Amino acid sequence: DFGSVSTDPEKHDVEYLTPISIGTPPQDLIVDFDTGSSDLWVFSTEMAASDIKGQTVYDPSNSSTSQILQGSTWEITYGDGSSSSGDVYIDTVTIGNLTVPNQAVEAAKKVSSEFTEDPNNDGLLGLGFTSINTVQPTPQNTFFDNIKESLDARLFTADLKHGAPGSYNFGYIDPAAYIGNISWTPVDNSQGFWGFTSPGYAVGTGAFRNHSMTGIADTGTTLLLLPKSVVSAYYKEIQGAEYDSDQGGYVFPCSPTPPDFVFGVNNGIVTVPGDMVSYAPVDTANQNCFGGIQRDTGIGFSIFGDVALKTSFVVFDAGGLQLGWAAK
Ligand SMILES: N#Cc1c(N)n[nH]c1N1CCCC1
Repeated sequence: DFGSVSTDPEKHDVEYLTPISIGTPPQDLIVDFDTGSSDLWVFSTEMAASDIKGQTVYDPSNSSTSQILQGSTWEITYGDGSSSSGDVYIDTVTIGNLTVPNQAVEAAKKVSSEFTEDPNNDGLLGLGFTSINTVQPTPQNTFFDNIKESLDARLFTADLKHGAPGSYNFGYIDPAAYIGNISWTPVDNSQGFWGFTSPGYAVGTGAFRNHSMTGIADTGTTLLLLPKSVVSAYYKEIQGAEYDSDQGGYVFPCSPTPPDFVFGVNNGIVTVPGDMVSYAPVDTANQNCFGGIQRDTGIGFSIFGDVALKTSFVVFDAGGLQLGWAAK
């Protein structure tokens, strides 16, 4: 078995939103597929009306196949401080043409303002490892963990694009989706993430610098967050770039286009084109841009978020416990 679903970027590629269906008859919601977390939670009819501003909500009482998971609750806080919590139903969930009949669907009772203020996002679908699922007393499987035995290959691929629809494929590697070879690197899932270590980096056409960067491949984080020393080495090459504490990161003149950023994956490389490093203008005159590469200070590891992922075709291989990166 295998499947595919389209994923669309919000403005500035801040997040990628993907359609799923829950229940009988199917309730269609649009959620954020997040390889950096492992809960499938959705806005629901159990929330206060004041916390819902435009989102589509899951109504378990309108699904003939929903069953409450008695006594179970969940609560999650993300690295950016956003959070949500609620109770749990078992119901049928379909992504593309793939269906899990007994998927744990975490219905929100509360969400923080970041989620309320994001009208197009109806929830999250975690694609991290089940070990960090927050359901108590018994953690629940992710959609991928529930479906992976029935897939032709125990993997999914992320093909995120800059300002254009991309796709998540389950169970197969589409040879038409990438060019050249896939660079494979082993995954450390001991913290529940798709963790790996990049051997180093280069700035523009400069020499490759050996510098281990241990981090996670995280579709739920917008930017590429790297060690302070690597980030300052990169911005040193941009005339007028500076760390702006008001903006909370490096800012630089939107033109000329900044240099490419290259990072290693095993014996291959991934190139973030300079025009993808300019994340978004910080002023109405569009003179200065906020950088897509920023420090990973305080996190404890680097985060290869959408700025890194959208340059590549990325294979999340649970069978081989490895990540594959290819150009496209
Ligand atoms: N912060 C953060 C974060 C992350 N590292 N992965 N996914 C995240 N979020 C998903 C929804 C809000 C934040």
